[in-house]
Amino acid sequence: MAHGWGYAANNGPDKWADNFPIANGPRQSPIDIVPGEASFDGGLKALKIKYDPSTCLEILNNGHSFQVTFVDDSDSSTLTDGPISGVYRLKQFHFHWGASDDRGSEHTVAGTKYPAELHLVHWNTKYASFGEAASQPDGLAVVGVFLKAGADNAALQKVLDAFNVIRNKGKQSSFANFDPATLLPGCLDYWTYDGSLTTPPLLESVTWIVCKEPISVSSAQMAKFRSLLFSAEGEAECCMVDNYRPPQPLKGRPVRASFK
Ligand SMILES: CCOC(=O)CCc1ccc(S(N)(=O)=O)cc1
Ligand SMILES: [Zn+2]
Repeated sequence: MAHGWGYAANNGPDKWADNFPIANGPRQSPIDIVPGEASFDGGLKALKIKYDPSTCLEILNNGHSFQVTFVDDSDSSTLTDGPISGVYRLKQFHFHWGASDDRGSEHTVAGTKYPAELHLVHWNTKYASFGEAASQPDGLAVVGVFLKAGADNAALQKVLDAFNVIRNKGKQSSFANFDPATLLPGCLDYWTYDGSLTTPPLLESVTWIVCKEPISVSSAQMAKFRSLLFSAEGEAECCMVDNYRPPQPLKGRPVRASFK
């Protein structure tokens, strides 16, 4: 039986093209961001982020990462301005991380890898749903935030404190009144480029907005990330680590900076 995609040697990023040929497409993500090759664009607006904590719904282990999902049936939690047009609704956020602090982020900055990367996933309300938007070239906007080893992050700790009930694949729990804006860096300078989902189905529908400034994460908090499992209850335990796709070819795409 065909095994599902994952991050192991037999089903990891190097194998995804077998079932998802778009893996070799023209606008794949992540990429290595080279600041000296990014073009400052004075026309780029500041990000406008408006999140309502009451839209926070649940936290779940989906077997690839964990994600916090939001009620997205109104414009309560939105991303506007920045490099996008129109209103994009927050659907979920999740992370990617490494087995050790020397790797884990998906985007890299002049080759530098961070221990983890946060993705805040939004969909364009010109389409009827996330699913429809995900198949459109302007359908999604993902804000990426790097996590840098350092001080304990109190906002992040509120998320990590929910991990004990979602240790295994398929576990979920209610998770209410969390404000994802507390996970954002103080400065919202960003790089932006046209890309894709970084996991299957790898759809080329994402406007990537990668923040220049990282947020902090302590070593104890990174250990908590690594306490999750890819495996379901009753299966051989497999630690959820190194759930990141490496940088993909830029293929001539421009990377713009909102800052000088
Ligand atoms: C149409 C169904 O598609 C999905 O469910 C995609 C979910 C999905 C959302 C975001 C990302 S990421 N790492 O690029 O931010 C990957 C996959
Ligand atoms: Zn992601």
